[in-house]
Amino acid sequence: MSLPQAAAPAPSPAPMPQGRLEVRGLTVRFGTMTALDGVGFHVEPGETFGIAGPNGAGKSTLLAACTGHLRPAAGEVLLDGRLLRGRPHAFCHAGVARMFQIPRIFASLDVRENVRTGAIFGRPGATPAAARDEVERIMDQTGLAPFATRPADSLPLLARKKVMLAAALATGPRILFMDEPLGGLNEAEIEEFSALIERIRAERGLSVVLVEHKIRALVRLSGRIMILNFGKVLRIDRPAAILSDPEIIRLYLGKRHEH
Ligand SMILES: Nc1ncnc2c1ncn2[C@@H]1O[C@H](COP(=O)(O)OP(=O)(O)OP(=O)(O)O)[C@@H](O)[C@H]1O
Repeated sequence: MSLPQAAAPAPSPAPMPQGRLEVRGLTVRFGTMTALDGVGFHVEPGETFGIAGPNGAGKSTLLAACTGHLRPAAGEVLLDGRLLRGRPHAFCHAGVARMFQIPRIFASLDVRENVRTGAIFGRPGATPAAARDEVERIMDQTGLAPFATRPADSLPLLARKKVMLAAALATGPRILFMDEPLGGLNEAEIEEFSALIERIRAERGLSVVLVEHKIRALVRLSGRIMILNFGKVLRIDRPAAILSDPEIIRLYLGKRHEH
């Protein structure tokens, strides 16, 4: 006679994916001009999602609307199923960070203090010891530790970009929006900063949304690329498919962007 089987333990719920972005029907108007027109896409946890398109297509406007710097006329942005709304600090506390095109650092502060501002701004509930440890971890991760006490504005452009990246990471994001992070860098610096972005994404399991005119780097870094045109989604696809579409190359990437 077989013994009654013990009831199988109830399966524990699958862990919630972290850093999944969902953008639905996003529309932004400046007066009578529609800069974004019903834009929708999603970003998988840990994915680098590239955005390209001609000048004026709406790329920066999209980043501003996804990070709370612009209020859309319609549409919504969700992170891990939670609706994002309010001002930029509310987006930041919900796990959204943005790295700007032009270095925005506190010139009067040294490198470590700049990174610490991110931790203070982004994690108001963290204990001082936890915030300090995280700042030091990020300084190591970004290679800034040797420059910790240098005034931030005394550093060359690449190092200032690293300070900005480190300050953004110190806010504790699940998704990082980057607006042309490679702008102004030479070939060797593009290599170095691209590799750093990729390493940090992998190490932290971070989702990244990357607007970039340097198409070679964008293709190398991105899992998928969205082409925006006149405020609308033209195509979302794997880089290889985007690159093999002669119409996209001719019309939307163009000579000006082939760096
Ligand atoms: N604050 C604003 N007021 C009025 N119009 C704006 C404003 N910001 C952007 N625009 C307009 O919205 C459109 C989209 O601009 P946006 O800067 O988002 O494009 P972009 O794709 O980022 O361009 P670029 O590649 O040149 O940075 C453009 O026509 C631009 O002139």
